Amino acid sequence: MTITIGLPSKGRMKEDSSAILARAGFSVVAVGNDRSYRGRVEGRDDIEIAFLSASEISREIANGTVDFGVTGEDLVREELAEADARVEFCARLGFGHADVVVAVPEIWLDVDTMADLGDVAADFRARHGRRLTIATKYWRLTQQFFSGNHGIQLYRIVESLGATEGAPASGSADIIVDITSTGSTLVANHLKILSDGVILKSEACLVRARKPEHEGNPVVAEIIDAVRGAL
Ligand SMILES: Nc1ncnc2c1ncn2[C@@H]1O[C@H](COP(=O)(O)OP(=O)(O)OP(=O)(O)O)[C@@H](O)[C@H]1O
Ligand SMILES: O=P(O)(O)OC[C@H]1O[C@H](OP(=O)(O)OP(=O)(O)O)[C@H](O)[C@@H]1O
Repeated sequence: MTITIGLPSKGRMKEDSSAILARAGFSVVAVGNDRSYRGRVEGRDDIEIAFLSASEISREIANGTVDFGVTGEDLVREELAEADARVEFCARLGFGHADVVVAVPEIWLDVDTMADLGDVAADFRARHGRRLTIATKYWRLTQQFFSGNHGIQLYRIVESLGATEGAPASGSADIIVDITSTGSTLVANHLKILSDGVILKSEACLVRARKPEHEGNPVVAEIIDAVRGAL
């Protein structure tokens, strides 16, 4: 059985992902030309590389078309319900750090916690004639956090595919759920993170799709051990 590893072919995780595999002793080379989406590991016929974007990798791990992938924990947990049952987070790789957070306008002086936000959401329709709206591309994480963890049910998610932090100022949503790393985009948009509003502290991970055929497969164990040993 050939083991397939999904590696970011572009974007912010590309260089670090290839570097960690190289340190683990797997030297990745493209098959064909530089623009090829397939690769291989020098000297290994039992490992294939699929070059994909970080978000595609989380999708392919979810549907089992790759065995392993290097991608952000946020993308995997957003893609998959019950992520821990379906995948194994084998190693946290120390790059691609980003926090998924709940942020509200700085001028909401009385709102500092999720409990405060729950009060706002409960009153929102009476005050404004509509539900509190949240701009995000993290639908699943937002619903789990608001409804599951905090019992907040009265809100509406509006999908945002870019410039999420601009939504409150433009009027397309009241608050946001998005990732932040330095925090400067939030500051520039006059938003503040709630004190208990960190949904997930994400970073790049080596992730394995849990498949029965991995049991006892020495190559699977070798990849996990080698990457852990390279950290
Ligand atoms: N400042 C940041 N902004 C966005 N993502 C970041 C940031 N820092 C780390 N990340 C992480 O990088 C990953 C997203 O990487 P990237 O944007 O390259 O992938 P992608 O979403 O697949 O790309 P694309 O949007 O081009 O398809 C996520 O796991 C995210 O948490
Ligand atoms: O906390 P900060 O360091 O300001 O980073 C956070 C911002 O960076 C990302 O956007 P980016 O402009 O990288 O584009 P993307 O959404 O297409 O990844 C992300 O969506 C946030 O908007």
